[in-house]
Formats: sequence, structure tokens, C-alpha cells
Amino acid sequence: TGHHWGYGKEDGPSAWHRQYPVAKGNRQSPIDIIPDEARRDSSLGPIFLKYDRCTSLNISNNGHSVVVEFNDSDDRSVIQGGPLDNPYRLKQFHFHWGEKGCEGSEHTVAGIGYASELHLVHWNAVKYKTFEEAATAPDGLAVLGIFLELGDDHRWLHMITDALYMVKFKGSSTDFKGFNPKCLLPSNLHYWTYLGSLTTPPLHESVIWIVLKESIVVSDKQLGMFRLLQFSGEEDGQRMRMENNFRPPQPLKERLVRSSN
Ligand SMILES: NS(=O)(=O)c1nnc(N(Cc2cn(-c3ccccc3)nn2)Cc2cn([C@@H]3O[C@H](CO)[C@@H](O)[C@H](O)[C@H]3O)nn2)s1
Ligand SMILES: [Zn+2]
Repeated sequence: TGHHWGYGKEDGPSAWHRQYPVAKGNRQSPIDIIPDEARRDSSLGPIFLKYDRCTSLNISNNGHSVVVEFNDSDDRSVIQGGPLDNPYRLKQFHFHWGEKGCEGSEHTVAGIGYASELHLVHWNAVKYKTFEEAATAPDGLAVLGIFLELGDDHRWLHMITDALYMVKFKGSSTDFKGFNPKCLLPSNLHYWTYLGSLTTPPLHESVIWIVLKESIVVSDKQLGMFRLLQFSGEEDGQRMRMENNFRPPQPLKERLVRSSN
């Protein structure tokens, strides 16, 4: 209903504040991470990704990205440790990407962008009854961010790119069972962490961000498959290639970025 947000000139990130005033809030994401200014914190232990019993359900095009959703009715797949006080349940993962290799990620590192960024979205089911309730609480969500850089083919990403033709248009969805996102993780889980927000409307300031320092490598061919997706629905007249679905870095304000060892 009403004017919907997007990534275009008129409805893109610079316009979101009109409908979502929190866009100019004090803990907005993404940010530019400056490694030299991050505080190494010895109290920050390792993160643990317990995805072995995860249950992927479907892959869909929500008009903003391609999303793989998981069964989050129990603690079968959780992230814990690091800055988190308790386990957070895996709900979905999705990607952000550009139209060319040098930009597409949401977080940047010392001003440098990556070709894409993978977000694994988790919610605090210990303290909150539903995702929606958690999504409006300051410690409700934990999003794991993983940078994608261009190089050789990623040996497992084809499992996702092979399914993209089935979700070309906004509103399309198809079964996607048996996918474990563990295969998309880099070899080590060193990270930066800070308090931030959703990077798409409603931009709730409810996210504990955990951004991995090590990126994964995917090929330009594989990333190009994501650009076959459309922002628009099948019936929409004009073709709207899905690309540049990333929000630029937001002011750090009074925040501290911490670094794991
Ligand atoms: N770039 S990122 O920072 O990581 C993300 N940016 N957005 C993300 N999601 C969208 C979203 C919507 N809401 C929300 C919460 C309360 C009221 C209204 C909207 N919070 N996050 C994550 C996401 C949401 N959903 C679905 O949102 C519906 C509400 O829109 C909800 O009824 C469904 O139960 C839930 O499944 N799926 N994923 S993540
Ligand atoms: Zn995201």
C-alpha cells in the first residue's frame, strides 16, 4: 500500500527518511569499518554457528533481494558466543550486490567496498516471542555479514545461482530444501561487531552486527546470475534488473566498533 521504497533515484536510500524517520537515527547501518579505529576486546570470545540441523524452506524474490528462509520454530540453527548473551535463531539469509565488481557491499572497510555482501539474519527467541517483536528491540536481532569478492567460482554458490531462474520476478518463491549456509562461510570467523540497524526499511535499530573480516570468493559469472533477477513483478511493464540493492554507509555517531582477537 502506498509509496513503496526501493533503490532507485526517487525511492532509494536518500529518500527513505521521509517514510522512516529513524533513517537519520543514532545507530543506523551499514557503516564504514575502519580497522585501525576498532577496539580489540579480549572479552569478545569466538562466535559459534550451529547450523548442522538447519532446515532451509524456500528461496524467494521479495522485490529487494533474493532470500532463503529457514524453519525458525526451534533452536535447530543458531548463532551464539561473541558479543551475544544467548543463542539467536537463523531466520533467513539474503544478498546485496552492485552492477560492477568494485561496489555492491553495504559495509565498507576503510572506504573500500566489496562486490557483494551476504547477510544471515538471526533473532533473539530467548527474550522475544516472535521475529517482529525482536525486530523492534535493541538486542532483538543478530546479523552476520560476509563480504563476497571477485575471483574464481565459489564451489557451492552454484546451488543458489542454479535456482535463481525460478525466482526471477518479485513475489516468486520456490522450494529450497537441504541447503546449509555453512558452505558459504570463510575459513576463519574473526569479526568486527557494533550496534546498528536493519539496512532496509523499516530500518529498526535492533541489530547486533557481526561482520567477518575474511571474505569469500565468487566469480563474476556467478555474481552476474544475481543480476538476472528483477526488482519488478512479471506483469510489470518495464524490466527492472535487480542490482545496486545496497544502502551506503551511515554516520557512526557515538558508536564504537569492537574487534575479536
Ligand atoms: N539487510 S538486513 O539489515 O539484514 C535486513 N533488513 N531487513 C530485514 N528483514 C525485513 C524486516 C521486516 N521487519 C519488520 C519487523 C517488524 C514489523 C515490520 C517489519 N523486520 N525486518 C528481515 C525479514 C523480515 N521478514 C519477514 O518480515 C515480515 C514483516 O515485514 C514478518 O511478518 C515476517 O514474519 C518475517 O518473516 N523476513 N526477513 S533483514
Ligand atoms: Zn541485508
